[in-house]
Amino acid sequence: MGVGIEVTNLNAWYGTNHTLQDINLHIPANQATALIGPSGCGKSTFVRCLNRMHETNPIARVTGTVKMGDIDVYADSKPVQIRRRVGMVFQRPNPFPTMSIYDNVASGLKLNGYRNRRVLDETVERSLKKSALWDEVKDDLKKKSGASLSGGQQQRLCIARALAVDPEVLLMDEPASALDPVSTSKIEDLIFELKSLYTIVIVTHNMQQAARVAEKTGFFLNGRLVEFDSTHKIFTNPSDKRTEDYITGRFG
Ligand SMILES: Nc1ncnc2c1ncn2[C@@H]1O[C@H](COP(=O)(O)OP(=O)(O)OP(=O)(O)O)[C@@H](O)[C@H]1O
Repeated sequence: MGVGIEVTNLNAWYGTNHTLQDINLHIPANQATALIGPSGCGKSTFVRCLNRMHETNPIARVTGTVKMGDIDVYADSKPVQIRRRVGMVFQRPNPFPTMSIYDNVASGLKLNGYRNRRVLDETVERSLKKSALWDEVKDDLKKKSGASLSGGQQQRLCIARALAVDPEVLLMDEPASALDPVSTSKIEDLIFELKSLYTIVIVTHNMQQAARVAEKTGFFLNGRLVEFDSTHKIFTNPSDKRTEDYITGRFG
């Protein structure tokens, strides 16, 4: 099951660039939350702060609190423990190119020491079913490499790989922006299915996509969260003039 995420006074820097400023929001469990805003406003940095990836950059710094369920992400746990609870999917599908489809999905479990063949088989099948890829690859699991799949299939493979370690949160940073419309619609259908099981945060430039998949939407501008509300409110009756200007295409 998913968990809620409580972000309090989050600030982030790259060197002297104060990239995120005083971000406060509550991301509800088992819903999809979309983050929108013009290029460079800090959306990717924000999601990278949720799973402690931001700090992997030597010039990066973070202050503030992120609570994921009962866990204080920065105080209570190591980055590697957090990344097990939080799956991440990036803009460009990044399967391990030389590994088979099966090994791509099983990689996280194997890294965590799982060796039992039956457990691995079951997890690979379950994860590929959840990511709506099973029917397309079930006969080639060990014969084909991850890199031999189409872009849309590779992205669903990456989603299966993220789900295999049983996370509570799924972060998706523009997961469909490199895909064709048919693959994009499959990813959107998938987000719809998956949110009953996971808390999903999706960065997107595509406002129709945000409106289609997300219950809540946050609008970022210049490192600040300008507005956070139900997606319906953001797109029909935003409280802030800057949100209205952005969603009506007057800037950005
Ligand atoms: N690795 C990095 N090193 C230094 N500065 C960075 C780095 N990554 C991002 N930044 C800076 O941080 C700010 C926010 O970038 P970020 O990628 O979070 O924005 P974004 O809203 O996700 O943009 P986009 O929609 O174009 O992906 C920008 O000013 C960017 O130049």
